Amino acid sequence: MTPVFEVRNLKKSFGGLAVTDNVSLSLRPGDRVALIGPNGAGKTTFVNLVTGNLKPDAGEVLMAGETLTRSGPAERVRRGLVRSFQVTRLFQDMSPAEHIALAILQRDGRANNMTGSYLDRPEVMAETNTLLAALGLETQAHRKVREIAYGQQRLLEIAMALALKPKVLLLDEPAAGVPQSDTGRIEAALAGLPADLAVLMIEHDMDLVFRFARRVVVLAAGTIIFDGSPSDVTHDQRVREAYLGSYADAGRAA
Ligand SMILES: Nc1ncnc2c1ncn2[C@@H]1O[C@H](COP(=O)(O)OP(=O)(O)OP(=O)(O)O)[C@@H](O)[C@H]1O
Repeated sequence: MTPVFEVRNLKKSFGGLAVTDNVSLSLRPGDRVALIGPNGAGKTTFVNLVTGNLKPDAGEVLMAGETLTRSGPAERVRRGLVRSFQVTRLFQDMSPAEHIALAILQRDGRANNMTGSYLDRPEVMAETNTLLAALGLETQAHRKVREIAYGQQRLLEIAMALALKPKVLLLDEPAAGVPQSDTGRIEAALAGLPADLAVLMIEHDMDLVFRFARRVVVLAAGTIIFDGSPSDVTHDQRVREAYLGSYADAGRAA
């Protein structure tokens, strides 16, 4: 079966430093993969290469076997390769419902020729409500973003990404900055993602990684040093040396 998403031999250097050093990775529908690695390992650079925000020096990015290497970020989103939005890009005075409706209209290429409120469109509103309910945001639907909790803003990022109907979802530290009391909501949202969606999550919170991921990829100094099951990752000598030693030694993982 052709992977839904693949990178082949991706390379990127800044100055003399190889930040992405011949990285190859593929995802199949339904995959739940965590990408982990120490600070400075090159995770953010890798995501930017995948989304088209950075150009690689060499290598390929493919969706369903077709290259996207020379496509810009918008074309990649249109093809189903979606990165979750960032809280910093939300509009503070708009509501969650308005954000999601706008994402739906953008997906359908209708965002630029709207008159009146997009919430007046029954079919858009129905889809918006379904997404809000899926993420447990229905009671917050019409409040201003500035008035809702940070954890709920992060759930809104995921809802907006889902509104774009992704085939592959890149989640950049979905629980970062969320108080412990609210991480359960993020976990529930992740558990409820569509079964056939391929998900690649970057996350530092190892408890979340081990609960979410069925496969773990470890990046260190721009290279993949491990790609395998969560139960094996903590026993891998190179991973222990590079990153996980204290966590594994504490016996918290499988
Ligand atoms: N635009 C750039 N110009 C020069 N060096 C860069 C640039 N972007 C990243 N780097 C360097 O590349 C290396 C990897 O950075 P990157 O942000 O991709 O790592 P990361 O794994 O996401 O780290 P963190 O977990 O701390 O966010 C770092 O040494 C960083 O200083």
